[in-house]
Amino acid sequence: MAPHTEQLTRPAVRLRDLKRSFGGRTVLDGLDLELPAGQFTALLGRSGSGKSTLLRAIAGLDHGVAGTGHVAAPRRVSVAFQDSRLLPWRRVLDNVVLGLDGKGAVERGRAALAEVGLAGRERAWPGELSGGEAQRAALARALVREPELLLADEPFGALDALTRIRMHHLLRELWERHRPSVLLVTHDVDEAIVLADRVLVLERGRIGLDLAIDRPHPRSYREPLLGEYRERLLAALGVTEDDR
Ligand SMILES: Nc1ncnc2c1ncn2[C@@H]1O[C@H](COP(=O)(O)OP(=O)(O)OP(=O)(O)O)[C@@H](O)[C@H]1O
Repeated sequence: MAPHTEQLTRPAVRLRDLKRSFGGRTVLDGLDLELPAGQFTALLGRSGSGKSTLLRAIAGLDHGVAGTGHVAAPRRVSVAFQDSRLLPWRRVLDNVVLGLDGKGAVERGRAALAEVGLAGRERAWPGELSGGEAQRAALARALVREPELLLADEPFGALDALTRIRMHHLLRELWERHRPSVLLVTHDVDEAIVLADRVLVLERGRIGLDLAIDRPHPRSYREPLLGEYRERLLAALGVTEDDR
């Protein structure tokens, strides 16, 4: 059975018995998952555990190869990656509105750029942006499509620590304003705990741990109560005291 993407009008993800192998190596092994509408979820997992594979399956980018299972995802999905994937030969605003139809697209693009703090940079070339600014532009490009679901694959992975913290605030703020479902893939346990209301750990092709982070926002890295979540997640990732 080929993976089946069902177009829903309501923003929720439902995965049933998702399986994906590459050359005989099973990466997703009968994975079940539901993401309620408007929830901010982070996905952790060891390197090679299949996080990006899962994201691609949800995004509907994984049609080409054999697999089984069932994917139900919303109609409007935006994806953000570690690199901004801006087209270098188009100005920032053109990148943001690329492929958008209709009157008002440019105005919406400008508004999205203002929302991410890039007002005035509309006519800049991507090569003139810093890494953080490029990721802001990528967020604007994702937002302007009014996604019901935002899939983000380590969007801050290449940024320095300070810029990353600023981007955390921005992403959470944007989420609070627009309330898409978010699935954020990250290697960073602290990033997951500070940003998300639910953290999943992918393990042996399935969701090995599903942890609700029941703490108010904004959260700080230094909040002692987050330590308990950190310990549980690090244990699920197989990180021992000796590794730290
Ligand atoms: N197109 C592909 N062809 C062959 N193997 C693939 C392909 N895509 C992914 N894989 C393999 O599937 C496994 C999971 O890869 P994936 O990129 O999903 O892991 P990940 O958890 O996102 O890893 P990382 O945290 O290192 O980015 C890896 O062993 C990878 O080599």
